[in-house]
Amino acid sequence: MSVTDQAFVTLATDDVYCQGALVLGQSLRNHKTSRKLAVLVTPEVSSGMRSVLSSVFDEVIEVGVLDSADSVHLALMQRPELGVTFTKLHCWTLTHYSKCVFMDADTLVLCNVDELFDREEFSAAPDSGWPDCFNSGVFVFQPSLKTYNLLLQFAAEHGSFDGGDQGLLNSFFSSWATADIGKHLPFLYNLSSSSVYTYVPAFNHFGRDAKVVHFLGTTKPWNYKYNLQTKRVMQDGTTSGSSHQLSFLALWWNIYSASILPLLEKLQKMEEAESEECKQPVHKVEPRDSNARPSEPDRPSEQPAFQPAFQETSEMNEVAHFVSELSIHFKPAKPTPEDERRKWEEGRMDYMGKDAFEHIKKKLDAFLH
Ligand SMILES: O=c1ccn([C@@H]2O[C@H](COP(=O)(O)OP(=O)(O)O[C@H]3O[C@H](CO)[C@@H](O)[C@H](O)[C@H]3O)[C@@H](O)[C@H]2O)c(=O)[nH]1
Ligand SMILES: [Mn+2]
Repeated sequence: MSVTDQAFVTLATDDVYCQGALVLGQSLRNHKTSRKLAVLVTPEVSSGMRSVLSSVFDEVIEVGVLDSADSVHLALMQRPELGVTFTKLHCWTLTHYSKCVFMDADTLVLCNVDELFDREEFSAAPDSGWPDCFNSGVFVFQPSLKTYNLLLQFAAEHGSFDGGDQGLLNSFFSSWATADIGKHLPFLYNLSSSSVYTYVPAFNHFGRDAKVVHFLGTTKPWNYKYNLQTKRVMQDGTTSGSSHQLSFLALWWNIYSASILPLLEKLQKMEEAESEECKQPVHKVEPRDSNARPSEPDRPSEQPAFQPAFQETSEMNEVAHFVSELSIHFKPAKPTPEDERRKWEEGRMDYMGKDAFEHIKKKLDAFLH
């Protein structure tokens, strides 16, 4: 049975987070969801990546960037990059759906979770850091322009106590902690991979029933390296993790290498063929220097574009010369002419920068009058 007026929704504001969105979408497909899959993207997401997204998601929807620009509160979390998570609020505008489940791009489903649609707005699981707050990485909501506008108004008036969407949503849906236990999703629907080692006995006892893993925190699965032969995530000196955490990471990479990489390679071949015609530089997949020291995980840059790069191990297999180590590199790419054209045609405000709240308020006023 397919339910076409309900959807899982995620968000990616750049080509880096798209890698996570793709794995999440694929995990939902693998577990045969009967709901639609929608991804919100912002103008920065390249046209190549949009086409890859559209082979996994039913809908790729462009939205403008909403940024809290609240460096003071974000500094308390040591996550200056998360102001842009206000963009999540756009999910309430998807009124062609009657109900949705939002999932962060750094989550992964381990089984079919369609039963989440039995819940009402606003349902979410406790945050492992402050359990009287919900974590905003997985939540059930009902799209509504009225709610959307109220959220923008609330943001303009009160801001967010953590500078991100989670602080804002917790203040807005403030009765969550006490009003209705039916709106508390079990922690198993948003298992933060880091709490696995902070309460090991609980994980040993309940962990087998985990339904959604959330790679919350600064280091995301795409920042690791993966060994295709052993099917394990490679640890460098800076990486520590329990074996459970490592197996969740390996699962993410399994899906990435089996289902997402072929799509990216297809795109790359097409781009290369096109550039042969137009003689333009493109992203390349290249074997990396096998003697080079593994570097720090690359941080996304201003205009990131994906570059899956194969890295060969130093000990070559004598029988077959094959690629065994995989890591994702992001390097600044020149936007394609298509990207340029799109930005030009849109010619619209991106709600970024220090006047973010002013922009939000303007938008709100436009709606109200
Ligand atoms: O540059 C960015 C940053 C975030 N996102 C999206 O926003 C989500 C939230 O960001 P994430 O890096 O996953 O944050 P967390 O490490 O999970 O941190 C917490 O704090 C965030 C800010 O309040 C909340 O959005 C999260 O749900 C909460 O788990 C991501 O998954 C993406 O879908 C982007 O698309 N681009
Ligand atoms: Mn997250």
